[in-house]
Amino acid sequence: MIEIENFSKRYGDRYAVRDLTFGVRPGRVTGFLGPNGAGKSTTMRAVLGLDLPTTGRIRIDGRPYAALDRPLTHVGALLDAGGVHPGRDARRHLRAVAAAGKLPERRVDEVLARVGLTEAAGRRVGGFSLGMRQRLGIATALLGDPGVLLFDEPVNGLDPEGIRWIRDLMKSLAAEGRTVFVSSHLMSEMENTADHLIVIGRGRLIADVSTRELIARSAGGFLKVRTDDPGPLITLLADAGARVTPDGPDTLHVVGLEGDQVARLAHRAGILLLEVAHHATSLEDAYLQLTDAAVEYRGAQA
Ligand SMILES: Nc1ncnc2c1ncn2[C@@H]1O[C@H](COP(=O)(O)OP(=O)(O)OP(=O)(O)O)[C@@H](O)[C@H]1O
Repeated sequence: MIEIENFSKRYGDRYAVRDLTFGVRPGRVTGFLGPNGAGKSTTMRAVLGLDLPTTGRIRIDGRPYAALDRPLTHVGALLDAGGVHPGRDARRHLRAVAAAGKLPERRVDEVLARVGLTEAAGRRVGGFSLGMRQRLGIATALLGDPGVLLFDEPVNGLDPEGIRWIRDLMKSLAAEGRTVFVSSHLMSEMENTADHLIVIGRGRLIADVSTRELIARSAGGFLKVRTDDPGPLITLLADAGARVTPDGPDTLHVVGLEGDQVARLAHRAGILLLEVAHHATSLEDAYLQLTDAAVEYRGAQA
């Protein structure tokens, strides 16, 4: 469990984060979303004790990071996969971290197996691909078998197979009852991975909501209807109460009618339909509506 209470961080005379309060619960993947510069990394660094709050409190398992006994057994993090000595092999790197954190050495082979690096354990990290470095970073985060895990943009630059692997790993870590907190710019990725979302903008909380609810709450689903004779169909559907927007020479976007209603109306009028497809709102649409509104609100305030 991570608890963030009235957290603010000021650099010079600018606030990077302002009065942020939310909790990250165990047993689910919580996505951390926000535009560039919103304050995600600042918040994650403060959770890990790498930066002190200007005001407010942050606790992991009920305590500030600095008060945790053997912190690696409480929280693990993947912030930047670059910080490993390139001349070391993966096993030596993990042994050094285990020794520094007073963790049992048997964990090294356990985490290597979990991230699929057993075969590569004796190879120099300098020759690792980005995907392998990312796996090593995750192995390091898992060394202390912590209940809380933080991932900052874990899929950046990975190929589809690597992205799927990380997604499945995060879900299985949450299913084991851990707290999994992951920041990302990729809405499609979060739609598939996160059960819950914390959205921030300009250092402030915009939403603390389940992924499903955020998508359901936002407007934006529509029917894509194609026909070789759009003129009469537009009139027909508008008369039936729909909002119709042309999109190209033979395509309409229709809101306010179901697909079967459109098909029946067209059939009765003798209009041929070439396609009727439902487009659900994506998390990306929902997110853009949310962050747009926040920016407008602040503009109006200013
Ligand atoms: N050490 C620092 N000194 C001064 N300003 C900083 C420092 N670290 C962050 N900031 C500022 O704080 C704000 C929040 O930055 P932060 O990196 O936390 O955002 P982010 O949401 O992680 O962004 P991104 O998605 O681009 O990584 C930005 O305006 C940034 O310029």
